[in-house]
Amino acid sequence: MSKILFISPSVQLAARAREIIAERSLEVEVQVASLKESKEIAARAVENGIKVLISRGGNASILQKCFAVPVIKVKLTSGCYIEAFEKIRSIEGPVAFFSVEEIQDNVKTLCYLMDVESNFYRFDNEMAAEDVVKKAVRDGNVLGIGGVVTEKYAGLYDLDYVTLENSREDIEMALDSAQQVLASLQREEIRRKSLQLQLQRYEVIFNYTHDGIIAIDKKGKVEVVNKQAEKILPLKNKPYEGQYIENILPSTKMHTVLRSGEMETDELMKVGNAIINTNRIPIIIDGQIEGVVATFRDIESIRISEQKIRSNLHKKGLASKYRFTDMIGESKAIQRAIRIAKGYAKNNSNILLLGEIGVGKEMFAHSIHRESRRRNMPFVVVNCANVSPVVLLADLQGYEEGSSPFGAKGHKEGMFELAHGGTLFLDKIEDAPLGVQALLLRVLEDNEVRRIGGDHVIPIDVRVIVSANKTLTKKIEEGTFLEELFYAISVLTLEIPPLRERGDDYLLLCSDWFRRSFGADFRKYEGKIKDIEEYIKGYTWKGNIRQLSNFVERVSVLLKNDMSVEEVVSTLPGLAHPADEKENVMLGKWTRAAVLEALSESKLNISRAARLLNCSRSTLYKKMDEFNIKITNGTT
Ligand SMILES: Nc1ncnc2c1ncn2[C@@H]1O[C@H](COP(=O)(O)OP(=O)(O)OP(=O)(O)O)[C@@H](O)[C@H]1O
Repeated sequence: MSKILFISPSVQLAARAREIIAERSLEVEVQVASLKESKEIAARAVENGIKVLISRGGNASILQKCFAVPVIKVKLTSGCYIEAFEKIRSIEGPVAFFSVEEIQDNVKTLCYLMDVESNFYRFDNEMAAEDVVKKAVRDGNVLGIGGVVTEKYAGLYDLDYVTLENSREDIEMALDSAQQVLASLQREEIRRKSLQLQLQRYEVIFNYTHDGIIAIDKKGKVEVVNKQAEKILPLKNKPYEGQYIENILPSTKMHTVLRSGEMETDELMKVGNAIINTNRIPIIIDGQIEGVVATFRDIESIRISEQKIRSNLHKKGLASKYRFTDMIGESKAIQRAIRIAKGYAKNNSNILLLGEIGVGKEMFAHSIHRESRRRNMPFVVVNCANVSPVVLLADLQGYEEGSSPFGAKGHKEGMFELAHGGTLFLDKIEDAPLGVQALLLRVLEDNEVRRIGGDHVIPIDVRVIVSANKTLTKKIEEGTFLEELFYAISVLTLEIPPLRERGDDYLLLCSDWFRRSFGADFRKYEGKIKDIEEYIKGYTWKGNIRQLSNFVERVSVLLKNDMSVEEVVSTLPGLAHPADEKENVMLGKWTRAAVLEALSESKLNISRAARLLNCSRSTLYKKMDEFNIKITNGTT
C-alpha cells in the first residue's frame, strides 16, 4: 500500500504527476481535490496509514496547518510564469497576481523590468479567493494570473486569466523530497521500535529481577524504584519518584557515593530480620557524576530458596551430602588437597580423584560439586565396582519402553540424564568393564546419550568426577582400561593423601566421631574418651579412614559395655610408631564466599560467624578487610 498521497488542486497537475509516477514506478497515490475537499481526503488517508502528503498552493498550506504528517509542497518556480508573461506582452493595462503565499521576488522584478503595472492579491480560503478576484476587477486589472482556485472566480467575474501550471521539474522535485522524507520516517520508526523493545526489556529485567534497584539523579532525587526494592527495604512516602532519597530512605548512603563517585560493593547490613547485600554504583558520564544506582539483595532469602532446591534434590536422593567445611583435618597434606579441590570446583573440566581405599574420595567429589556453580543441580553417584556390565550400561544409559535388558516394564532415565546440569560421580572407575568404558568415552566426547532402544540422542550437560586407586595405571598398561578414556577423565587430577600422611588428623577425626557416636551420652563417657585419646596421641595411625572409623565404633561399643580404658586400649590394632613430627599448618581455608556465607548464617553476628569459621573475631575482621567485606549499620 502506498504511503504517499499527492493531493492535487488541478486535474492537469494530477495528470502530469501520474505520468511521472508511472514512468518512475513510484508508489504514490494521486487524488484531485478542491480547497474544501482536501482536508477531509487527507484525514481519511492519514487514518489509513498515509505517512507523507504532497500538494500545492492553498491546499498545501491548509494541510500543513491541520496535520502532523509532513506535507511536501510542489513549488511554483519562475519557469511556471513563462506562459503568463507571453500573454502580458500582448495586453495593455494592469495585471493581478493571485496567491496564497508571497509572490517570489524574481517575478516582481520581471514585472518591473518589463514595465508591467502589477497588483498582488493574497488569500487563504475559498471565500477570500472570490473576494480578491472581485477586488482585482474593481481595481481595473485586465488580466489575472494564479492557480485553479482563483481561476474559477475569474471566469465568474469576466476577468481574462492565465492559470499557472507546474513544470515537470517542480513535480519531480516534490516527489523526490516526499520519497526521502518517507525513507527517513521509516528509518526513524525502526529506531523507535528497537528503542521501545530495549526499554521494555529493561523494564521487565528491572521489575522481575530478584534484586531491589533504586536510581537517583545527580541532585539525589529518586528516578526509579523497582518492586523488589519496595519488598526488601522499609521505604517511606510513596510515590518515591522525584523525592530526595533521604525522604524515602532516611539512613541511605547513596548520596555519599554521589559525592565521592566511588563505587561501594558487597556491603552487608541488617534490615529488620533480613541480611541485605548492597552495591552502590555511581553513573559517570564524561567525567561527571550523573547519579547513583544501588542494588539490594536479600541474601537470607536466596539462601532459603537455595536450601529449598537442595532439599528437593535431597528428597530425590540427588543432592551432595558433604561440603569442604565437613572435612576434618588440619594437616598440611589434607589442606593442600582441599585447596586444589576448591580451585577445581570453579572449573568445569572433568576430575580424576586418586587415592587409597577410604581416603575420602567420595567426600571430595560431594564437596567439589557443592562448591561449584552446579551446586543446586543434581549430584549423582554411580559405583562401577562389582556391578555387571549389563546393569551398569542400563543404569548409565537408561532404556526405552520394551528395551529393558532385564525385561522390566516401562522406560528408565539413565544416570547421565538424571545428572543433567549437575555432576556425575563415577566411583571406582578402574573397575568399569570395557563396554561401559567405551560408552563413557562416547558420551564424554559427544555430550549426548542415547537410551537403550531409543531412536534419538539426548543432549546432556554433565560434569564428570571419577575416583580411582593406583591400579588404574596398571590397568592402562595391561590394556584393560582405555587410554583415551583416561585422558578424557583426567583433565584435572587430584591425589588424596592417605591418613598416615596427615599427621595428627586421625586424632581430630576420632574426637569428632566419638562425639557423634555417643551423642547425648557424650558427657557421661567424656573422661574415658579423653583417656583413650591421650593414649593414642603418642602413636601414628597406620590404617585408612575407614579402619579408623571402625576403631572408633568398636571402642564406643566397648565403652558403652562398661569396659575399662585399659581393656579397650589393649585391643588397638591400627596404632604404630610414635609420630615423628606434627603437622598443623592451616592453609587455604579462607574464601570470600565462605566468609560471606558464615556472616549470612550468623545474621551478621561476628562472634557467631567466627565460631562457624573456627577462628577468632580479630582473624575474621582481618579476613573481612582482606576480602573488602564491609558491614554497615544503616539500611543502605
Ligand atoms: N577428612 C574427612 N573428614 C571427615 N570424614 C571423612 C574425611 N574423609 C573421609 N571421611 C569419612 O570417611 C568415610 C570414607 O570416605 P569416602 O567414602 O569419601 O572415601 P573413599 O575414598 O571414597 O572410599 P572408597 O575408596 O571406599 O570409595 C566416609 O564416611 C567419610 O565421611
